[in-house]
Amino acid sequence: MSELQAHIRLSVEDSAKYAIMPGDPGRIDNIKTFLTDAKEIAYNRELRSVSGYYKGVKVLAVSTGMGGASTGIAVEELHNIGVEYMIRIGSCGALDPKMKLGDLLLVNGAVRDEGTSKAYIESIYPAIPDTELLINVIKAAKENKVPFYIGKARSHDSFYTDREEEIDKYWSEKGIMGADMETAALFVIGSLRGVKTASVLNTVVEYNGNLTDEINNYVDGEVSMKQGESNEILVALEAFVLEEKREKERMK
Ligand SMILES: O=P(O)(O)O[C@H]1O[C@H](CO)[C@@H](O)[C@H]1O
Ligand SMILES: O=c1cc[nH]c(=O)[nH]1
Repeated sequence: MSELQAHIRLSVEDSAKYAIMPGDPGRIDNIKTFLTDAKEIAYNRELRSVSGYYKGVKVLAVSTGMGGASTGIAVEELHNIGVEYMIRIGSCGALDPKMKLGDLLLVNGAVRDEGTSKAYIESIYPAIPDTELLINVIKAAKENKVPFYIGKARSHDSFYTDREEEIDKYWSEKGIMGADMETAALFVIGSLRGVKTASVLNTVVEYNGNLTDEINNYVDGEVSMKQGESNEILVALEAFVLEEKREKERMK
């Protein structure tokens, strides 16, 4: 589809094979520091887009905003312009007491406790990343010696119901490691559209930490969380480079 997409405001001419996708448009500033020839190409609503190169590989950085619904729109429109690989680089609340601020969660499956993915397909359909892309993400995390865990996340739609503590305790006891809002929609819509997806989450609230205080600290630039953010960007970009290498090997 060559037309201008209605929300991301990009068309095929702007496209790249790879997209790195934070929730927060502000996080694009940090991504830009990793790129050469970075160009702001669109900014509509919460969807800010930059194109650039990492180690010679063209990438788009596109923010999704908060929640499955706006993420779903971004995934669909990026797919329409030809993006084939999408890695979310988000923030999460820890549901596992081991996870410390700035630790990464490399998500190998998500609980679909949100509405967007259910609008597409029934809840028994799995929310899982692309296996090869997850392998690249894990390899990149190991090679770059960043602190990480591999595990499941719960994607949710609410932040401030009266039952948040109880809900977190329930999923924590079931072995779910982190909570975010977008991963399940990304995995499910990506799978249905044939897009290869992964999700890397930076811990910004520890289990039993104070949600409001810790997210405020992240926004104010607390060091370990900012380091986690830089680590997740590096891991995602390195995973794309590994994918390019794998593809070249396959073509030989
Ligand atoms: O920091 P991002 O990537 O937006 O991710 C997390 O932060 C937001 C809530 O504070 C939600 O979007 C949640 O998924
Ligand atoms: O519980 C939490 C904490 C941070 N971010 C989320 O999306 N959920």
